[in-house]
Amino acid sequence: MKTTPPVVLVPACNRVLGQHGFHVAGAKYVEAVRLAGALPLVVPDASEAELDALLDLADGVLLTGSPSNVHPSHFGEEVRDPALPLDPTRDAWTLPFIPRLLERRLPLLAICRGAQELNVALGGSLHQAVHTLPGHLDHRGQGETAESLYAPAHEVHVQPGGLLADVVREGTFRVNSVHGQAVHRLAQGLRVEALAPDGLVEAFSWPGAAFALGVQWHPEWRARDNPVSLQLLRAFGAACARQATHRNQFKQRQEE
Ligand SMILES: N[C@@H](CCC(=O)NCCCC(=O)O)C(=O)O
Repeated sequence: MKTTPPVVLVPACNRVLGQHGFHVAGAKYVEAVRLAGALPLVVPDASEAELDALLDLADGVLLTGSPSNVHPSHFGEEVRDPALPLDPTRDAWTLPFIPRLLERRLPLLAICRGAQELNVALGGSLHQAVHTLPGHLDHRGQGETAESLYAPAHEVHVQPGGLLADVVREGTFRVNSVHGQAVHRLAQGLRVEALAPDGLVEAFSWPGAAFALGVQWHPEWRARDNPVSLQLLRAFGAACARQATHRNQFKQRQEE
């Protein structure tokens, strides 16, 4: 029997190149989905009426990082630094999409901006400039080249008993760090999974699904060379594969 890999939706970012708008997704995120054993499907944007049709196709969702910030109006604040990029097109559909995908208990891996988006979609708020907060590290990447920006920057301490502890089986490991914003108020219903040495929330889960995890670092960067990233991606891929089995069984029953 022919087996098809699970389908993972990857919501795109939006850019203007020359005189035209483009939907773009970072290649490293698309590759990470493949590394997880799934078929990546980049979604440009979606209207409210299209959300359920997209969810019917999906066995999982990966929310990518991005240079853009979630618009702070979504957590009741004004833009603090107008020089920083925003992506209202992405916000407009991913924020309503997230509760819908969680309702279906679809596997979700949310990375950096994606994790921030997950928190805001469920009613949480963000620090707009972590590096200005007393007692906090500067979590923005250092250096000019990608190698230095995505180099390991600090440790994270995994909270015992949760999804991350179950997947990585290491209490402490080092992560890269390429963000100016971060979780301020964690949305109700989310569980802290890891903390930075300055107390910043580095990972959190939504316990209603088998695998719904937000991480503030970038496991997709050089994932093949990083045992923790591989463990994370494989666990996400396995959850998507289980979801695909359920989806196919459901489809078969409907066709009988
Ligand atoms: N802009 C937000 C989110 C940070 C983030 O996702 N960084 C990734 C940058 C590009 C990439 O690697 O995809 C913030 O500053 O907190």
